[in-house]
Amino acid sequence: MNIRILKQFLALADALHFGRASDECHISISALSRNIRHLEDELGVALFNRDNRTVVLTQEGQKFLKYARDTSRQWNLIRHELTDNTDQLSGEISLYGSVTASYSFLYELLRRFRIAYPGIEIKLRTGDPEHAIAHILDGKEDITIAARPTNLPRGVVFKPIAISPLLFIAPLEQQVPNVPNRVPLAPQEWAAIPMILSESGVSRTRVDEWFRQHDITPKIYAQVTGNEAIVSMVSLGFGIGVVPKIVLDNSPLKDRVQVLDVKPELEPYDIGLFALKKGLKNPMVEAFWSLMEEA
Ligand SMILES: CC(=O)[C@](C)(O)C(=O)O
Repeated sequence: MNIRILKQFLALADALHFGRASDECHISISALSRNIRHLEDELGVALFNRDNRTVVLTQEGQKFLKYARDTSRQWNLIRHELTDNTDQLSGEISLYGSVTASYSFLYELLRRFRIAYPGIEIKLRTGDPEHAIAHILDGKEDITIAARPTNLPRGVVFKPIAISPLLFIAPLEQQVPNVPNRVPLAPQEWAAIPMILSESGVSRTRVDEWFRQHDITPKIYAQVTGNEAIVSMVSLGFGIGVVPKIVLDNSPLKDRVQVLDVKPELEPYDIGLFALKKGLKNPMVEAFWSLMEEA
C-alpha cells in the first residue's frame, strides 16, 4: 500500500462514485478500480460493496476509513515538517460551511488567509451547517463553521466569530389564506400557519422551544436542510420560516420576504469555527484558527 492509493481510497469513500473519485484523483476509472482491488487483496477484506449503480463502504471499509484519515493527516504533517526549510507553511487543510458562510465570514477569512499563507492549499466544501460538528468529530474536515449548540461535544473547540439574530420571516404579500404577512397574534392563529423550518439542529431546537413555551403545536409545512432554501420557500408564499439574519442578508431573495417583529425574540445564533482540540496541533489548522484573533 502507498499513500497515493490511500488517498484514492479516501476520495472514493467520500464520493461513493468511481467516476467522481477518479476525476478528483486525476486517474482513469479503471486505474482507480484496479488500485482499490489491490488494496482489498492486500488487506484480505472487501472495503466497498459495489454493484452496477451504487458503491458503499463495508463495515471493514468504515474501520479502514478512520485509519486512512489519520494516516493521511500524519503524512501531510511529516511531509510538511521534512520539506519545510523556509518559514512558509505548505500543505492542505479542509474547511466546511454553508454557502452563506462562503459568501460572508469565510470569504473574509479566506482572503486574509491566502495572503498570509500562500503555500497552504484549501479544500472548501459547502453543505448543511447541521453537519459541521459531525464532520469535525469523524475527522472528515479540519475546520467547520456553524452556530454553536448549547453543549459542545468533548474534544471540540469553538471560536466565536459573530452573533446573528434568528428571525421569523414571512412572504411580502399574503398569497395563501393561512400565511399572513403580519405578525400572528393569538396562539390559535400561529397553530394554523404552515411553518418552514430546518429539519434539525440549533435553529430547530430554538424554534421548538419557543413554540413549547407558548403552548403552540406548530403546523410544519416543510422541513428543509440548509437555511438558504428556507428563504426561497417563504418568498414563494409557502409559509412562515425561521432563518439566521446572516443568511437573509446574503440571500438574492431578501427583498421578497419580510422580517416579522415577533416577541419574545428567538435566542440569536452564536456563529463560529469548530475544530478538534487535538487538530490544532497541525500548524496549518492552528494558523487558520489564529487568524481569527487578529481580526
Ligand atoms: C453562516 C452560517 O454558518 C450559518 C448561519 O450557520 C448558516 O449558513 O446557516
